[in-house]
Amino acid sequence: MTQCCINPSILSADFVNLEGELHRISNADAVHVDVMDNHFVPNLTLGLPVVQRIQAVSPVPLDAHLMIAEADRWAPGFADAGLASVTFHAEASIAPIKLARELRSRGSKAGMALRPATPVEPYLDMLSELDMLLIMTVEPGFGGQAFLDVTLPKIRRARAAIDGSGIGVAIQVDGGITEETITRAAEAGANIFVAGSAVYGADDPAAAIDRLRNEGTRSLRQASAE
Ligand SMILES: O=C(CO)[C@H](O)[C@H](O)COP(=O)(O)O
Repeated sequence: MTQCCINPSILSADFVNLEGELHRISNADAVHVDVMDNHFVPNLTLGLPVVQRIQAVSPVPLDAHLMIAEADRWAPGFADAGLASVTFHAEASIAPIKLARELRSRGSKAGMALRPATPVEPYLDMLSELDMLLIMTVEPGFGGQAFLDVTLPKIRRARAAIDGSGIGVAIQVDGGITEETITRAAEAGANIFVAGSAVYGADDPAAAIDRLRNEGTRSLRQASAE
């Protein structure tokens, strides 16, 4: 059975007190840092200097999700900063294989993200170049949106291709993950779950992470037994 990871998104955290917010999720597997440039998505968050400060004080590794244009130009700098994993969008990259290799050669895990409407099939041949495939389960740009069930068949097709080829690529889902939707995403084949509102909207974020992990693990166990 693949391991269930819960990566809270700091998009829903209190940006004025980020260090304190990071310590409220110290039982997470990684912290998901949403970098938005107001070009690739209609929202603006933070850039590399702030990400570096987050990395310096975070009790858990960083999982950067770059929702930025010109990924080939900007993503390598995030790997140079020593982040555990750097995910770029396929739609924002001219040469995704080259970029994934570059991220890995600079010491980061390489992730590639797909918008809800982007098919996975054109990228199946390059999955071995990745450590993680991020399938967006909402339109990227904002937290607090509802999970798009229409993305479930894509998750299933990606999982079938990965299992069929024997490569060890994780499938991350991001957007609308709750204790209810995590079950459907895990049964479809995802194993890394990004949750913003469900974690930071809870009175006790650490307890919310534990509940999501229990639910995700239970669903993954059930899926592998079927
Ligand atoms: O990438 C994102 C938006 O583009 C966020 O990570 C995502 O939406 C998480 O927030 P929530 O769990 O509230 O949906």
